Amino acid sequence: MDDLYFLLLLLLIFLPIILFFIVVRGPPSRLDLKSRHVLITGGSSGIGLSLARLAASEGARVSILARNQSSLSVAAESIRLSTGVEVSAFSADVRDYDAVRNVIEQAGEVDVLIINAGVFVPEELDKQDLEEVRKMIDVNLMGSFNVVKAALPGMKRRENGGRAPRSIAFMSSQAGQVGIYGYTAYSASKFGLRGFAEALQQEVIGDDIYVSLIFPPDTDTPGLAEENKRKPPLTSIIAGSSGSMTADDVARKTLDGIKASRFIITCNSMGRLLSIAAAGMSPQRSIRMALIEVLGIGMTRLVALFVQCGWYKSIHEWHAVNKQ
Ligand SMILES: NC(=O)C1=CN([C@@H]2O[C@H](COP(=O)(O)OP(=O)(O)OC[C@H]3O[C@@H](n4cnc5c(N)ncnc54)[C@H](OP(=O)(O)O)[C@@H]3O)[C@@H](O)[C@H]2O)C=CC1
Ligand SMILES: CCCCCCCCCCCCCCCC(=O)[C@@H](N)CO
Repeated sequence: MDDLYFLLLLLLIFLPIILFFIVVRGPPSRLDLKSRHVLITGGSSGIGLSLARLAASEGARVSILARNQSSLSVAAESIRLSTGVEVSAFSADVRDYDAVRNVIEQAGEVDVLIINAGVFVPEELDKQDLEEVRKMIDVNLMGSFNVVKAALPGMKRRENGGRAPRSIAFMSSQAGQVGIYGYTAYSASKFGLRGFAEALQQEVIGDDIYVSLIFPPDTDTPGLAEENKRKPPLTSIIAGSSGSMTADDVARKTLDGIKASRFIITCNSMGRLLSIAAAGMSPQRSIRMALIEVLGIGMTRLVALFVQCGWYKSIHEWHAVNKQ
């Protein structure tokens, strides 16, 4: 009888572990960037430029896409000087589907598509122009649809020696995991990318295409310098909770995550906590991360409540000082 209880106890302990290994399958074979075609939107500045330089230095064939022709040329020249690699530069506005389709036609089949072009203008909705709201949604969300839609048929094709796996990666933001004061439109556009990416992953898994979402904190780029000129102080305080990173560090994390086919790619320690608290129903291909999520989700929710409490305290204090 004792033996039976002992067996039952063992089963109770090991069954969840066995089930766990059945539901989390582990990542597919690693994606090697060497001589594969990486197309990066917004590749002429900031994170996109760092990504282009890093991918080129790892032996990828790199194409960059942005609007301004002269910044594209400057970017391509700076990559050539630092790596000796020639990248192809294409001018198009991601809001213009036909223009994007033309670029993809010229650039050729894409192995790794990095959707990074994005705009961000922080302001309280009450003050913000609807035109600016529309621009963020159009570039960050609709623009991403245009690029994926244009590249997908080529990415699914496997003749001409196309190799698996392939990757579609979206540059979101930690403001795409938690809403932040001053970012109503921006957060909405980046949260939108998450729904897009989760649904898309189900649609393209059969073609061995792996989808990723990258969640950087504030990152030192020309875009951030521009943004800082008009950031509401509360936005700086709240977004400051996660510190800041260099574009090169974000690019490194991004490419490492893409090579390991991670769905959620985090960039710093706050980002890792945030991603556990916000895991939701996202796919998880890393057995280690799945375990950490299962064990850590309750505690990180508690930490998240404390952090929120601190943010609301700052907001109330701000109102108390600025509204007499
Ligand atoms: N910097 C930060 O703090 C953070 C940034 N991110 C995200 O990372 C991405 C890159 O940001 P960052 O490097 O700071 O940006 P930058 O402003 O430094 O660069 C933006 C790039 O996107 C291009 N771009 C902008 N609008 C369009 C458009 N309509 N069509 C095509 N290309 C366009 C720009 O070129 P051009 O203007 O010539 O078109 C440029 O190459 C964005 O999606 C941003 O939301 C996420 C978290 C933090
Ligand atoms: C479990 C609890 C964890 C708590 C930590 C949460 C910290 C979140 C801070 C969010 C920072 C958002 C920065 C947005 C940067 C950005 O996208 C703009 N610069 C525009 O580009």
